[in-house]
Amino acid sequence: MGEVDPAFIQDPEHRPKLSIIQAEGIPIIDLSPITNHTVSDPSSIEGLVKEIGSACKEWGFFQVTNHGVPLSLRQRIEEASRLFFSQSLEEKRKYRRDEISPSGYYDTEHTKNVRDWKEVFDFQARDPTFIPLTSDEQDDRLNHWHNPSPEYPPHFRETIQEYVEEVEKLCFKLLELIALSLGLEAKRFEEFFIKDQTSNIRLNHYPPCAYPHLALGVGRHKDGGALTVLAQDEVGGLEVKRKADQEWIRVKPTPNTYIINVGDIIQVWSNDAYESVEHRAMVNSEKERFSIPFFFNPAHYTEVKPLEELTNERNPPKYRPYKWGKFLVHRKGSNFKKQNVENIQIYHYKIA
Ligand SMILES: O=C(O)CCC(=O)C(=O)O
Ligand SMILES: [Fe+2]
Repeated sequence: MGEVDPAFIQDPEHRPKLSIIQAEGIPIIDLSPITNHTVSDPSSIEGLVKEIGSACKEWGFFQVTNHGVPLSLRQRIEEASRLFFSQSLEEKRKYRRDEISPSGYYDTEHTKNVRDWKEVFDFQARDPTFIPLTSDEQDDRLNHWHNPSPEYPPHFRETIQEYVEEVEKLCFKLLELIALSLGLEAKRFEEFFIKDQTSNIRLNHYPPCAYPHLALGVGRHKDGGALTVLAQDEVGGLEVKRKADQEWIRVKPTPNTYIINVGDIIQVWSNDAYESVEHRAMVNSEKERFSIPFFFNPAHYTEVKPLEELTNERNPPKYRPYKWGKFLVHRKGSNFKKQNVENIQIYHYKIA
C-alpha cells in the first residue's frame, strides 16, 4: 500500500474506533404472524405492531426474521454480486453510472464530501424510473432512468429483478405495520408507492482497507427515503448511532435476517415520532465485505409533509412540505463529486 489518498480520510471526530461495541439492544422481530397472509386482522398482530413501534421510536432500526424473502434467492443475488465485482475494473466500468443515468457501477462515491472505501452497483426497481430532470423547483421537465444489462454474471438483471420483487413485498408489509404502530390505517402509505415508485437496490462491495481507523466504507449518513431493507454478510461493519447516548453501535450479523431502518420520509410523515438514525459502515484490513440495501422510495411527485392525523395545535408540523423527486435528484447529483457545500439534508426543511 502506497501513500494514503487523502480523499478517503475522515476528519478526526468521525474516524471509527477499532474497539467495537456490539449491539445488544437492536430488536430482532419475528414477522411470522404476517408472513403468509396480508395484514387484515389488526387484533392478531397487536404484539407485533407494538414491537415495531418501540423499535422505531427507540432505535430507528430493527432486524426481522421470518420475513418471507426466500433464502435461496438472497443467496443467488449475493453470489451474483460477488461475481460481478470480481471482474476487472475495465469490465465493470463499461456499466458505469453517470450524471444522466445514475444506475450502474460506481467506485468514487462521496458521503459528506469524503470518499467511501467501496464500489457499488445501483439498479432501479422500475425501468424506466421517472424522475425530475433537475432539482430546480421551477423546472417541470422529466427524466427517465434506465438500468444497464451487464453480460456477466449470466442472468444478472433477472436475478436482481426477482429479488427486488420479493423485498418489495416485505416493504409493503412493513409499511402497514409502521402505519398501524402510528395509529393510522394499515394502507395509509400505500398510495405513494403503488405507481411510479423510485425505489432502488444497491450492491455494495467493501474491499479490504489498510487503514480502517482512518477511512469508512460508507461515511455517517441518514437514508433519505422511506424505508431501507439491508442484507449484510457475515463479516459485519454496520454501525448505528444509538439514540440513548449517541454512541456508535455495531450491528452483529445474524444469518438470514434483514436490517430495517426508517428513512427521512417516515421521520417527516410521523412529525419526528420516528427518527431516521445516522449509520455508517466500517471496513477492515483483512476481509472484503458485501451488503445489499434496498431503498424503498415513493413516486417522484409525492409531496412529503407531516401527516394531518399526526399533527395538531399542540404538535404542529415540524417540516415544510417538499417534493421527494427534487430531494432525490439533488442528493444524487452531490454524491458524484466532492463539493464545497453540505449535501442536502432533511433538517434543511425543518421549521425553526
Ligand atoms: O453496508 C452497510 O452496512 C450499510 C450501507 C448503507 O448504509 C447505505 O448504502 O446506505
Ligand atoms: Fe444507509
